[in-house]
Amino acid sequence: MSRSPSLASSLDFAQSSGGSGSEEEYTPVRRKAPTARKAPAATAGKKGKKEKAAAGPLKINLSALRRAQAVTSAHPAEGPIEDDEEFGEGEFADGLIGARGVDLSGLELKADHAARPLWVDEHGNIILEAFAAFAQQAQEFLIAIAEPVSRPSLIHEYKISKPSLHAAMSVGLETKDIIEVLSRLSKTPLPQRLISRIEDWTSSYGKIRLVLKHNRYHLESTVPDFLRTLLNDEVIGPCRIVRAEGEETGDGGLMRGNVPRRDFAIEGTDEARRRKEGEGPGVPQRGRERDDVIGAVIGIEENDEIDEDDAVHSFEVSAEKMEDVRRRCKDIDLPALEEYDFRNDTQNPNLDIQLKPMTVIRPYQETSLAKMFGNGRARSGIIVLPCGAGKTLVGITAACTIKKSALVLCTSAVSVAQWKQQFLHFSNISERQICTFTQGDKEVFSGPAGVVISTYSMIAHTGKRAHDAEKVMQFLRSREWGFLLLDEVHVVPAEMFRKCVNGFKVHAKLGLTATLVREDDKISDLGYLIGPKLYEANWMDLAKNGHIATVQCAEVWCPMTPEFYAEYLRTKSRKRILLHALNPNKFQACQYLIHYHESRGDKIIVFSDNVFALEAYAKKLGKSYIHGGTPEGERLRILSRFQHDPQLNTIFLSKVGDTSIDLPEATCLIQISSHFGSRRQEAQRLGRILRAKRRNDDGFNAFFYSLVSKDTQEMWYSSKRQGFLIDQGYAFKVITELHGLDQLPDLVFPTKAQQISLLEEVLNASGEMEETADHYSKFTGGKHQHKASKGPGRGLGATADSGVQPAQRFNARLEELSGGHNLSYREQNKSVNREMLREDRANKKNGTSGQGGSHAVFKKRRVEVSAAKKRAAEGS
Ligand SMILES: Nc1ncnc2c1ncn2[C@@H]1O[C@H](COP(=O)(O)OP(=O)(O)OP(=O)(O)O)[C@@H](O)[C@H]1O
Repeated sequence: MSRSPSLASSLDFAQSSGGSGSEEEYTPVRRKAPTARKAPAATAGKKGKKEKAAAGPLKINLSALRRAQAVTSAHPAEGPIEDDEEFGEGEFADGLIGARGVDLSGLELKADHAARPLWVDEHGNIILEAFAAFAQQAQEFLIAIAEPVSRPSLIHEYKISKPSLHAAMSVGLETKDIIEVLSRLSKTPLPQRLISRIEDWTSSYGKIRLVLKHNRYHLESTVPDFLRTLLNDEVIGPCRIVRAEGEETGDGGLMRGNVPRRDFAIEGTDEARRRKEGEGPGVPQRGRERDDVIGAVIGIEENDEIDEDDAVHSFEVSAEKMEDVRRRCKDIDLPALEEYDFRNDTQNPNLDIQLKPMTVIRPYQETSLAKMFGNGRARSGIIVLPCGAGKTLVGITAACTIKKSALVLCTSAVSVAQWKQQFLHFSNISERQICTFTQGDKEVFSGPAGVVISTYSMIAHTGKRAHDAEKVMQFLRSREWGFLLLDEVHVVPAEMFRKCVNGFKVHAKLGLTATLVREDDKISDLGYLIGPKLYEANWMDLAKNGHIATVQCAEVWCPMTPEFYAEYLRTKSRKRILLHALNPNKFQACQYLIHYHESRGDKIIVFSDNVFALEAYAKKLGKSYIHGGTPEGERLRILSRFQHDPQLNTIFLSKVGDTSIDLPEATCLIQISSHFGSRRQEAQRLGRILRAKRRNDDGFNAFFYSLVSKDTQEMWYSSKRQGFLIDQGYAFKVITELHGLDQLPDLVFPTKAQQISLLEEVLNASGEMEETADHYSKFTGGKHQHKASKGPGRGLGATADSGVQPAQRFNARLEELSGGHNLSYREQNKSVNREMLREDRANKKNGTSGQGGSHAVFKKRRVEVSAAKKRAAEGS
């Protein structure tokens, strides 16, 4: 059957009324008469550049547009924003017509182009006019077939790639649907090259399935030629297992034929509730009507009819070689589909688990799950939802839908405890059916089926295990798991992740994340280790609907004081980090913002990666603080007071609070020092206020401030860090002046002498103080931290079995660490660490080390600073 006609008929552009009026406000092209003609070539908002651009190809560079949007929007509450301070007209226009832009030259415009929302080039770059007619439907379609690159308010950028097309196929789209819908939505005829690519990239998808039957993996296909190709392949061929006659088991009816229609309801939906109440199926699920236009194509109800005649051919492959098989299948363009027909699995015992009647999943949670269960089976893949949007409940609902034994892996013992608590809260699972496997708890469930929650590091541990831990591991390895749930898939070191995914016999895998960015280049590995991205929510849509808080983001530029800046320019070592973190002007800005927001009734979290700075700020401003070395009791006491005590409205947190901290009371974040340019960390920190309890109050806004010392490396890292959030549609305002700061009572460091005294402290700080939180707590609170980390509910973040490795020093360029080059994670490299240690020792021997302030340059600098301080004191 074909799904296209319904879509085709519903997208009648010729009769549509055209784009909204706002289209003219963003005018990426200069339009002439609405007849077919060459695509226009100018986009710039400024006169001269427009003309210049008209001569050449149209290349739209959205990052410049985003930055321009970010700096030109006003922020009346906190201070003036200097329009165009960084982006003069020239730069703005240059950015739009940039080298990396989308080349639309030479394309004919359709006569009714104004009514169509997309620009598509031959490389698969797509620009969506988010204000145009059909933009909403186009968005839903694009999210299924392409990668969202950037989604600010007016123009969105997507990119079609091989994995994105495979993901589209995995949710039931067909090649001709993709081409036809894309063509209908595009303002220009689709370039032939792109059509060929789409045909080429999708031609072999879904032809091969990887199926787990009776604890054995099989590659299956209805086309014998494909299986022959695999058998003859140099990598896959040797992975085949041939068993003696009679040894082969039947397949229990799994994975036969084509895809059946979905005749069940996802737990927690209205449909499921109606079925349970005996009203029976047939009532449209939420969103079905909404999908009328494009949903028929990307939706879940129109799957192929079952063709029982399709004979399935298969051969068994070694379970130990699964990763090689998966990777090779991907490399030779025969990606192996992994789907689990859980309802027909009679081999694995059912788990009696369902959502409690009071649990209602939200529309976007339902949509994401529909992508997973759309054809009645569980597709393996990744669901991307913003921080605080309720990924936990999505995972729990998936487990309740599959109703087989489930293994849940998360990053820390704290998360393990939270997952267990949420399972018990949202579902009817009993205590004896759910257990945790951490350093502190080594339980297994009783009964034939259950849920086990553990950490990646517990599972991936390769050293000798204690007897009881080994017993649990044997239990986990010996059985088939219906469902493997992988939390925070983007953070786990790749090798650890591999061990976890490959070490178990699993039918369906679901990865959950908020930020599909990693600091290594292993992001594409997730595609074959878990499966394609099934769904990615739009942060702004969720904020608009009140599911996450609306956040005002601002970067506050704090000029360095002359003394700090002079020192900063002289210093080449990591001491620079302390200098820009403890810049007295930043100190004062922080004090001002705390004062301002506390008086508004906000609850504030101040983040600092550098623990020396964290302690210095918190002590000076008289606030409570938590870092890796804070004892558990103290931590819980502070957090509880923050939640309930109106006298405690501000806490300082080191990076141990980036994740696994659920404080819905928090409404304001101030970041004073951060880990280079990590986009992921920035998003996770923002996530702490996205769940603000007051998010649905009338006119409520949460606030996110990044304090940046002006003209230092912080500015570069700050803009790097914002990349991910800007791509999600957040605009960062730049605040260069905080009105009334100088009238603040008890302003810290008001005199030059006090500022110089602070500078002296900074210069006297030992080398360890320059390190970020984990490093620092290793030196100062490390032992403490390990002691405090026994059992669930321990320290906030890096714990003995947290999966978040204790940080170590390693060698890399800062831009790589920062998330530049699209990286946001790098694995530890022991040999580099050793090399650095040797370097350190050699430096010490030669007297060239800056560590411990023993270097001659520092001694000299301190003498100078003392003299300056003396002069200032005499002067005052
Ligand atoms: N459908 C729902 N009904 C009621 N509460 C919900 C629902 N979905 C999520 N929540 C609540 O929203 C809060 C945030 O959910 P959760 O902790 O799962 O977010 P998350 O996406 O995992 O965030 P992070 O990535 O920051 O860990 C929790 O308190 C959770 O109970």
